[in-house]
Amino acid sequence: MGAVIEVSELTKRYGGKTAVDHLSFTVRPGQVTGFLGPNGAGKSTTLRMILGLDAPTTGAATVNGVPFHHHPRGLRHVGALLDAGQVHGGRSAAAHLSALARSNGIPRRRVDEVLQEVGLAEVAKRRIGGFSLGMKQRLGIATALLGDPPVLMFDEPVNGMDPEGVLWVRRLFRRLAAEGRTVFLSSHLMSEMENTADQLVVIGRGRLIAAESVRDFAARGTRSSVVVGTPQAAELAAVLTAAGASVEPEGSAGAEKLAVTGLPADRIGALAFANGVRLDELTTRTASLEAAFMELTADSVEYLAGPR
Ligand SMILES: Nc1ncnc2c1ncn2[C@@H]1O[C@H](COP(=O)(O)OP(=O)(O)OP(=O)(O)O)[C@@H](O)[C@H]1O
Repeated sequence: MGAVIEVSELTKRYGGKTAVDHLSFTVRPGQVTGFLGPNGAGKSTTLRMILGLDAPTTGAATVNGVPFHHHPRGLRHVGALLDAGQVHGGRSAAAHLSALARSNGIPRRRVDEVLQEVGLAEVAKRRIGGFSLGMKQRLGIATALLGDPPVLMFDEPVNGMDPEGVLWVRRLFRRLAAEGRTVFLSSHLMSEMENTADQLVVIGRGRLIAAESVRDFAARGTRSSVVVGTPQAAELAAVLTAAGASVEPEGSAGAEKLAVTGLPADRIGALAFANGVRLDELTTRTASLEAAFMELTADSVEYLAGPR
């Protein structure tokens, strides 16, 4: 039921600023694909171009081979949540969705179904202006689901949601993908994708950094290290350094440990044994997804905290 989103050499310049820079990737059905990048990386701009809300400077974006604005009755093809705050505050949730259903040729019963689905049925008659950000996000998700579309795109969907909301939305995305839809979610937080996405598209400063499975992405982190506990720390450090590893002391006085990079645990164990060094601990610490993300995007973070 899903459709492929294809972005090809997409570029967007605002004056002298290149927001999106020759970006190419594919988003496939039946999976949740996370769109990750630090703030200002160009995620929203890319989503807007896929939806035909911004024109690319060069390049193209298509949904099922066709530019989005060529799709009649848009909401039935692609459901999107871009900016939850952008709805008319004076209307009720039900009125807002009913108007959209009418203009997209969607049956009225879908309004009640989606309000139920996102947990807003009780407040359907209340003015949107009084909604919390989390409730507005739920309304945005209801809007995206209204046309029962094969393709769904969400820009930072969990912003402002409480932990229960975050869990709910994760389950929803997984279910939508399991139904065969194409689900594309943006976030600047790796932690949000870790439990939700199957595939990742990672960008920094408008350029592609990685497009691969979550598992492959995690394996890229070069910061895997081995933690070694030993009463002969200085001796072992010398042996490991001589064998080409980098060694950093860790732990507290009396319980010193070494964090070793550049040698696997079995080599460290063998070297310790051969040199008569007693080991109390030998633990491989694999780089987390977060670490891989920070490492790979470090050069492309636009706004760094503190002095540069
Ligand atoms: N209309 C615009 N005019 C000028 N510059 C813009 C415009 N829209 C976006 N930009 C710039 O393009 C870059 C990419 O912005 P974009 O909002 O797409 O990033 P993002 O990855 O979605 O970031 P965030 O996570 O902060 O929303 C930023 O440097 C931004 O300042």
